[in-house]
Amino acid sequence: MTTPRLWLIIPAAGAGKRMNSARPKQYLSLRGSLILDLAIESMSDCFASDNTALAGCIVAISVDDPWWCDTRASQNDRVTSVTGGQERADSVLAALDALDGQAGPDDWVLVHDAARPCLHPDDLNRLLTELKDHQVGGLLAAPVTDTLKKTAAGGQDVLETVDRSQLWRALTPQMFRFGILRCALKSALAAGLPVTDEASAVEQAGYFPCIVEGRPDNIKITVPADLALADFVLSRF
Ligand SMILES: Nc1ccn([C@@H]2O[C@H](COP(=O)(O)OP(=O)(O)OP(=O)(O)O)[C@@H](O)[C@H]2O)c(=O)n1
Ligand SMILES: C[C@](O)(CO)[C@H](O)COP(=O)(O)O
Repeated sequence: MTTPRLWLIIPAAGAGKRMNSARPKQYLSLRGSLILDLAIESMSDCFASDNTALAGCIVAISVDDPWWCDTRASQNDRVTSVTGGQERADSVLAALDALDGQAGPDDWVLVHDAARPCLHPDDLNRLLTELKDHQVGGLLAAPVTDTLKKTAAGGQDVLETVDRSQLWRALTPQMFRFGILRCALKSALAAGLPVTDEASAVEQAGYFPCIVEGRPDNIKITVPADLALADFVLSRF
């Protein structure tokens, strides 16, 4: 049996509307680097010269992206770009489709948000180690530690307190077998099902992704306040 190769997919085609910034958040600067570069370089162990498992890295960027050419990643010969889609899931599927004919069904695909520069190498290595023999794959996730309240849609009156004992916050990277992920994502999108992460498509296909506990500081840069938090987190790596 051939050794499964490893493909990285970086969804980076979002508009970053919630950041309300002059350019998409993945192209904002943090500690002197572009957030997209920090997110890709957080996976540097995968790019290590002795890591022969890495087959390639595909970054999904928007069709009118003028910033990609200014990134360090665009100068890396192991990184290629594809045009992303309307939603995150469309961008990930575009990258998967670009691997058609290159990736084998049992190859691993790691999907990591360009908006997550705070991935700690220990979490990446734990994900790779714990899932290396898994037949489907899984994701980094952090336990919910706050009390959770539920309101009516658009309302502010608390309807109930939600039991958090079995709840997790999904993070990235999410790591799945290429064949399973591509088929699951195509099916979910074709059915118009809500897919905000790779695991939800795989779940809808009837599989049970495996959770690997990750650090809660692997934050997704989403709103302006996240920038200072990410700067602090990275200062402590
Ligand atoms: N059509 C899209 C939408 C999002 N993403 C990427 O998916 C990641 C996580 O998505 P999110 O935080 O929702 O980013 P945006 O969609 O850009 O944010 P917003 O909803 O505030 O516009 C980001 O790296 C973003 O660039 C993508 O590749 N293609
Ligand atoms: C994939 C993800 O990072 C998991 O938490 C998250 O869902 C992506 O952000 P979005 O706002 O849902 O697109």
